Amino acid sequence: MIMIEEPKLLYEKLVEGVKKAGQCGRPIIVSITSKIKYQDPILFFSACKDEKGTRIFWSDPNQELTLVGVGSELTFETNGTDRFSWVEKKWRKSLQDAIIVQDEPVPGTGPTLLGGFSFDPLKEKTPLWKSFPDVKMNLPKFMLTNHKESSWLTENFFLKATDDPDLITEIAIKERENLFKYGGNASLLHNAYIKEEINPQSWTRIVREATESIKKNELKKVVLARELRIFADKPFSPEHTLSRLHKEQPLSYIFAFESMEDCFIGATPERLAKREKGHVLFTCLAGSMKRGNTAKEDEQLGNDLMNDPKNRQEHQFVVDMIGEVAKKFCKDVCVPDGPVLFKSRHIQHLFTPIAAKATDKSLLTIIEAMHPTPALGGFPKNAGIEKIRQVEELDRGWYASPIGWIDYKGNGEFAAAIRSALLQGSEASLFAGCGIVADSDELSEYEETRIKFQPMLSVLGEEKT
Ligand SMILES: C=C(O[C@@H]1C=C(C(=O)O)C=C[C@H]1O)C(=O)O
Ligand SMILES: [Mg+2]
Repeated sequence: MIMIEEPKLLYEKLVEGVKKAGQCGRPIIVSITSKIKYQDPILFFSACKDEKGTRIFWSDPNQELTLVGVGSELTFETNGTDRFSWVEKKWRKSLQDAIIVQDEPVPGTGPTLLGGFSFDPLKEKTPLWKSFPDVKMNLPKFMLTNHKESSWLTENFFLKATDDPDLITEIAIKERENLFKYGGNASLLHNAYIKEEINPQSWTRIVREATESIKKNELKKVVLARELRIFADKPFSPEHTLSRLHKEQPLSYIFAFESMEDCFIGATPERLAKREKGHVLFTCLAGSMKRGNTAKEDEQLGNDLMNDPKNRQEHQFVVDMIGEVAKKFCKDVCVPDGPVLFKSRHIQHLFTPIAAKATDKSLLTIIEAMHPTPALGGFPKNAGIEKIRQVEELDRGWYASPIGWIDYKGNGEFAAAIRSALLQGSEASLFAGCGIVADSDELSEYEETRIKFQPMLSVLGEEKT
């Protein structure tokens, strides 16, 4: 057993919460955070099998911060275009009069929402993403926060005036006991799958047509994606996939969002924005090249990428747009003169970090203004979204969209959900896209998407031949 706060304190706070809910005439959040012995986050995720369908996993590069949410005490979900401000208003309102107990104000502890958004609320929806609305942000029942080597457990209650503190205390104590019952390792069995590329020929044709529109100056850049569907011999395991991603993609954000029967999972290198204690960090990531087989070849390919005008142009649209958002919503914005290389196991990218100081503008306001950046949508923004809506033959759902978390103090981080897969039992859809500019060649872009599928294909199992 791990030490969590005294049942007496829990009971007192629940009594206080129920009373306050009565006074305010609406439900009240009570949130209690305790420091606990270090817990392995993937084991914790696996142990909470009973909460399958509500589990959320998030870790940042190098696993400085990991959040695992289980159960849902309060969920904000809706369809429609004003979802960012909608969720922000709901969250602020729910936090009014909240009773929050914590000793250390560590970012990502206390009441925290985890979740994400769809790419384009106006694109026609298909059954593929039926479990993922245009926004779904969840206040988990329990949340494990790991910050470097330390762990905290946050317990959330959304209390009504009619709730019974005795009963809720009793249930909470029982639930806690079950939380850390680790039953062996996640399944280590590999899946074998066959893969089906969805409309590859029409994708290359659409890319070629897009370059023609760009040459006619209808727009300057558009990111076009395609889908792979894979069929396996047994159901995919989110916990197994997470532990493989953790080993193979340590420099990426590793995420899993379960919703009903499905799980959207991946390892993205692309931060959108992070807000922590008055600082805001942005990442511009666009422009891609395969990795070399030897150190020398890899260095040569990296140099080629750094000096390639087409990739530099793809990248610059992103730096210009994110730089503008940063200047509009933050202060003391610092944009480096040029990009550096970001290398992961299968691919290398051009990378420009932007740092700024926060103003009173919230993280969600910033994310709304950014989405979609020219790394995921296009440039100009609206022309890019329109083009994708018209020509892309897939339902992006949450692919290439903001996913992440915000705590009650306004700290938080969102990344772009690329290098990802939607697991549906023993089937999965994978997505990959490329920034198309005037000089794009459709076969090279096709090859680029092939490489971008590798991080997920390699952790989901082996291809049956
Ligand atoms: C859209 C994706 O990746 C984006 C497109 C890139 C490019 O075209 O060079 C590079 C990184 C990402 O911003 C994807 O991986 O699906
Ligand atoms: Mg590219």
